[in-house]
Amino acid sequence: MKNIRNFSIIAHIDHGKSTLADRFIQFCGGLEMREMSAQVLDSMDIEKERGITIKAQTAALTYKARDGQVYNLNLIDTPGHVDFSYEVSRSLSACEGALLVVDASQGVEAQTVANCYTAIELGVEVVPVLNKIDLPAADPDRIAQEIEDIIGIEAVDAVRASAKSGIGIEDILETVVSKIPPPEGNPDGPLKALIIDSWFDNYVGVVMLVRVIDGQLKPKDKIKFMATQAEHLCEQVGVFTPKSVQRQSLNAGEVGFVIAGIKELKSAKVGDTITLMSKPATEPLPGFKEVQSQVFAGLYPVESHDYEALRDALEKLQLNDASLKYEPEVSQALGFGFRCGFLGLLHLEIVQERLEREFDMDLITTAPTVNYEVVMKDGTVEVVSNPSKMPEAGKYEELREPIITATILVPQDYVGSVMTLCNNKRGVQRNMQYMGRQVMLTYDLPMNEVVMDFFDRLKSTSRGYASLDYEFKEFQSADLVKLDVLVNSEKVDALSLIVHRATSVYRGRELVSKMRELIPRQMFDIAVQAAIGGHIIARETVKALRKNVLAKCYGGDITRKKKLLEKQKAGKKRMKQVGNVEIPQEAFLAILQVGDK
Ligand SMILES: Nc1nc2c(ncn2[C@@H]2O[C@H](COP(=O)(O)OP(=O)(O)OP(=O)(O)O)[C@@H](O)[C@H]2O)c(=O)[nH]1
Repeated sequence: MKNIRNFSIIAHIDHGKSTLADRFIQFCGGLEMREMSAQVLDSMDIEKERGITIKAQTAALTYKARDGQVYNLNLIDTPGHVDFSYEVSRSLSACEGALLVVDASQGVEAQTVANCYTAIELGVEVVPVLNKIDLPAADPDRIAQEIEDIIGIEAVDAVRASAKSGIGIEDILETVVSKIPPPEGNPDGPLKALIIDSWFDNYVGVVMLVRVIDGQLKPKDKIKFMATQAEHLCEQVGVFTPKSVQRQSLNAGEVGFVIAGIKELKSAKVGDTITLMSKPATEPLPGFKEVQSQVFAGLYPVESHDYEALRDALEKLQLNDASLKYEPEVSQALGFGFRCGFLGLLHLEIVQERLEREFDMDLITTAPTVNYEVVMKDGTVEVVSNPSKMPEAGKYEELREPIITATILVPQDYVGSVMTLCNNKRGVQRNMQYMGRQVMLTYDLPMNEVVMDFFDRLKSTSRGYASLDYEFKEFQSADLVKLDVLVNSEKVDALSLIVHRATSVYRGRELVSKMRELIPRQMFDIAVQAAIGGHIIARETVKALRKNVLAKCYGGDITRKKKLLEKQKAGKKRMKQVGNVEIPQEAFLAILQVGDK
């Protein structure tokens, strides 16, 4: 065990984690040159395009160090986004060390700070690395100081590297060997293996990535999952180099995969502990948690006959994404669809995109919302995630909304505007700390304000410099009202929103005025109204269309005519007929474009 090093990389999105991981693989000869596709560790197509690591993956590397000894380095990849912080914490708890990779031209960001604190709490050795020193804007000395100021670990001697041009790669590996301690554990004790990640493979079923803490795991062992109590037969174990290579056993201190003929991802939950039936551990490893959906939205097929196809697609996606939740829902306006639960906004976007791209679905998505607790007159508490299902005012005693604690890291110059933004979003300041050139602001914010457009606003008011991390705090009583939208006097349930009373009238007005811009003119006047509890508070009219799109193509150019018709058809794709009015997707999300007062 003394020549094993288990480590992961903590880095903000785009600071170069994947590029660096690829360099390690290349340096340690895990893959032939021709097998190195652009970025090996991000395997999904969308990940490649967006450059975001969604699923943690790993590589077992063999490194001959300068001291002449051969080390087994297990690199555990972690997702870099706040939506996946639970997965990050599980990956980190499987490591003895973590490389903190910071872009030397950008500096430390809130997400990296949060993940570093998690690592430090878990007793993981954090080793700083300054990346991208090849960039002209790189200022490694200043960023090293910043790491010391903000995270409080020594960084003056941090390795200066460039993952892109291959500078400092061997130095980093040397630091991994010298600074990160080898794993500890009892090789002869009862098996305890932590599930770091799990995913569905079409050929072998569920694949689990595990870190063996104590004991040994071999094919043919009868295994038991301590949280779900499920029992299975271990079929295969092995490691990723990053190609999969079978092994005879996985031993204490090692990281590798386990295949046990499991058909459903639900039964192999991240954070669960695997033990042996014949010699079970008495206690599971700490830290297991059921992941909860934080953000909800309705997904509806544009064509109602695609409903079954959408259900199949969601089912298939869930095979590979246990954190995606969905249940059937009926909307008067949109027909049959699903209410889906997501870890966060990015997760929602990814799911939506995969449905459209991989399953070729045309979807209408309703504005994202959160869970509300409704305390009824008889004292019972109901959880409502769909605004149109909210009981009428007067039928309940109290409404509670989720509050998050947000940590924002921002350069001093933008503190004022970020504070104004937080106040507009009903934030309550909890702390403010100067850390070198940066300021760390802590705010309690209503989650429903954050899911709207908080992140985009934060980025624009700070010219992209502010970064955000958040976690759920509690449900809090709030003066909220339901805002309904009527199109030609008919209430469109899919457009209902929950808003704070203080901003409800303003938002109602702005919303209908935005919708007037977004709903295309049709052959008749369309009235768009906003109402609170039956009172109309705003009205706009989309004027009837007089012109025929073909009218201007007088004369004969048939190709031009076809093109126009086609354009019109394509534009129609993401529209939904509500009553006699066609409403485009953008109008369902119009609330996201409504600014603050
Ligand atoms: N100039 C320069 N660019 C780099 C360096 N390392 C990475 N990059 C570039 O920075 C961008 C982001 O790199 P990635 O490795 O994808 O970043 P990441 O941290 O893995 O990002 P996520 O997977 O989204 O978390 C890419 O365009 C890389 O080519 C470096 O040392 N120097």
